[in-house]
Amino acid sequence: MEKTLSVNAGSSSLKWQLYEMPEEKVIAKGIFERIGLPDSVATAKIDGQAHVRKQKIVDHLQAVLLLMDTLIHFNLVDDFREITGVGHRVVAGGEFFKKSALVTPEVLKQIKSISHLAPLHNPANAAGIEAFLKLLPDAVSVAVFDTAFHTTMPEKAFRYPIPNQYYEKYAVRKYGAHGTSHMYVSQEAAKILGKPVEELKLITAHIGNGASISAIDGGKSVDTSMGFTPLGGVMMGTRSGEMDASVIPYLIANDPELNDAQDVIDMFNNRSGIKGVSEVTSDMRDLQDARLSGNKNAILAYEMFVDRLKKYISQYFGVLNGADALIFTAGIGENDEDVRRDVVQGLSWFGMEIIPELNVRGAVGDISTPESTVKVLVVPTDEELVIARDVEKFKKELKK
Ligand SMILES: Nc1ncnc2c1ncn2[C@@H]1O[C@H](COP(=O)(O)OP(=O)(O)O)[C@@H](O)[C@H]1O
Ligand SMILES: CC(=O)OP(=O)(O)O
Ligand SMILES: [Mg+2]
Repeated sequence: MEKTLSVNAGSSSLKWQLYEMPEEKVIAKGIFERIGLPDSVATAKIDGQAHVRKQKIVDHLQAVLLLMDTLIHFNLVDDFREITGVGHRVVAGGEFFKKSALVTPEVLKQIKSISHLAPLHNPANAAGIEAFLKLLPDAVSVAVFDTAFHTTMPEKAFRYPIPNQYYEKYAVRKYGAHGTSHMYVSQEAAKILGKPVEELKLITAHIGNGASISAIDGGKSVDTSMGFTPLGGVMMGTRSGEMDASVIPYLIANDPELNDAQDVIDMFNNRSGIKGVSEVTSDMRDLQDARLSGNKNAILAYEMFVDRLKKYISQYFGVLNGADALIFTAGIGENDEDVRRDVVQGLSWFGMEIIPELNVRGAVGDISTPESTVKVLVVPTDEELVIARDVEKFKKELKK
């Protein structure tokens, strides 16, 4: 039996799924969560049973090694050669990659060369690819880029209003991220709405540790909140989201611990967002506990988080000149009913209303009232499936 493995390294997690292809049957799946945080945890789901192990996971490379152990430990493979395809999520593809690519030494070099476009992700993605190349040298290895789906953005949306030379010489522009997720949930939403995606205007809110909002017109991304790197847009677990760049030289001049632009950017990427404001956690589950127990910083962090989501979603009503549906997905979007409620109530003017009884944890599908002129959907994302499908395409091509 041929097996395909999908590897999705996020900023705080590494998710994996082992498939029997082309049947798309999930043999096993798992997640290494809270990577780099004090209480990381590994979960594997096999034959409907969850195996949870609390253990220190310091970085993504360790997660890859643990994944290999898991495959052997649970007899998911007798021999690694049964895995004939491995697909890797790669966050930044820059201007090189408009679609998925077969991993070659050249492709790997290019992925590394654009690490500046996703400093929290591409190095981990490349490390994952390299680890599996060593372990499974004969498997078809495919890189699936977050940025690919956003290559349909019109120039007016992806360009920054700075002198043209910086785009022409250095490709400084908006690339976006989470593309496989925005694509997948928009297509699933069309099924739920019973209309072809080509006829729909959708706003997708991928809210995980990293978060981005997209405007999707007729199935194509026309705008998205992340920018040159995944630092742009809404507030996130550890990232500030959009900032006025003037803060950078001002802090360098005044704060003794911030010596150069890189120090400030590292602070925006790793010590900001929910973590920086709450001073408690970067994780929404912990933030909710702190907020509900009355922690003032946690309350403010939550309010700011919802505020930024509302602002970007409103923008995209403008970009699309109205929308048929708002779609929530990813760790927070799928699971956190408070965030969904507060965002939707705060945007009720746009014609959105949800049924409180349907807005529960684990809700899937349409949660809006019949009167709601903009539908509100919860659609679990499945980046791993999109990745496995792309691997399958390459496998077929290579067999021809
Ligand atoms: N049951 C839940 N309630 C609220 N938030 C949750 C829940 N489960 C996961 N999350 C949040 O989802 C976020 C992680 O989302 P995820 O999409 O897995 O992130 P990433 O892919 O960026 O690593 C964390 O903030 C986590 O707290
Ligand atoms: C691009 C990005 O932020 O990804 P993630 O949400 O998986 O960290
Ligand atoms: Mg993610």
